[in-house]
Amino acid sequence: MMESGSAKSAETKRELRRRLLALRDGLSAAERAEASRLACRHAAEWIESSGIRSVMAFVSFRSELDTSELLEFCWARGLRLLLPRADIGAKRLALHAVRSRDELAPGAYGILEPDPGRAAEAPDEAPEAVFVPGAGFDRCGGRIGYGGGYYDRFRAEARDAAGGRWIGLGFAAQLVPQVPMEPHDAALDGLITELGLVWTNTHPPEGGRS
Ligand SMILES: Nc1nc2c(c(=O)[nH]1)N(C=O)[C@@H](CNc1ccc(C(=O)N[C@@H](CCC(=O)O)C(=O)O)cc1)CN2
Ligand SMILES: Nc1ncnc2c1ncn2[C@@H]1O[C@H](COP(=O)(O)OP(=O)(O)OP(=O)(O)O)[C@@H](O)[C@H]1O
Repeated sequence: MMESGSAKSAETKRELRRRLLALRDGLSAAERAEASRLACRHAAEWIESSGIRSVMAFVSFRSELDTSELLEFCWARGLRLLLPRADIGAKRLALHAVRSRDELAPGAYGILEPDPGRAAEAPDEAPEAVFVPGAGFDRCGGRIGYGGGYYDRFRAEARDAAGGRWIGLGFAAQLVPQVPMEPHDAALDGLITELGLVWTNTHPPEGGRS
């Protein structure tokens, strides 16, 4: 399906997603493990230095950056850790406060998710930091995911504290010059890779979000 007659040489969002997922799958397990450790360390350092007490993160699947060390850091420091459960029918995320790995169980898409019998849902809670997965990112807050629109919908519900930061978490290899953004796509405030944290400047956190 052609998305636009004016950009026939431009890669469509779907092609970009496919290419970036293949690229991520092509990183070796050792490369991914090492980069994941480094990125989680950068994330932990930022959390510590900013005094943040409540964090929304994700449990990795497929070849995503492995967040295990970030989750362990949150639990070890007694931070409030919120993890999403995907409602496939509504394409929405529900947040649950998770206190240990024992409170996870295989859920939507085979992803480890909060077990609703053990981890209480936190329907009105606004995390101070939201770590976001993705297939690809750019330096201006652009992000492309699996195409479900889960995170865009979630952000449109404004489930973040005033000034809460939305930070992509991925490999440096997932950085592209520009992710094509549509009106519903929410820009990220920052991006953490194995190389460190970079803030994006197109959408300052106190400014308006589209
Ligand atoms: N770790 C993690 N958890 C997450 C996300 C994520 O990206 N990473 N999500 C972020 O949103 C949500 C899950 N989103 C997903 C959306 C689609 C598919 C999926 O398998 N899609 C099919 C293609 C379907 C189609 O053809 O349109 C596939 O890839 O085979 C998987 C997860 C919620 N939890
Ligand atoms: N706030 C919203 N309200 C309703 N529909 C939305 C909203 N945001 C996105 N969508 C729809 O979701 C679909 C997928 O969006 P998009 O391709 O941006 O997903 P993605 O960011 O790659 O996926 P994900 O967030 O699940 O990783 C689109 O069809 C879009 O119209």
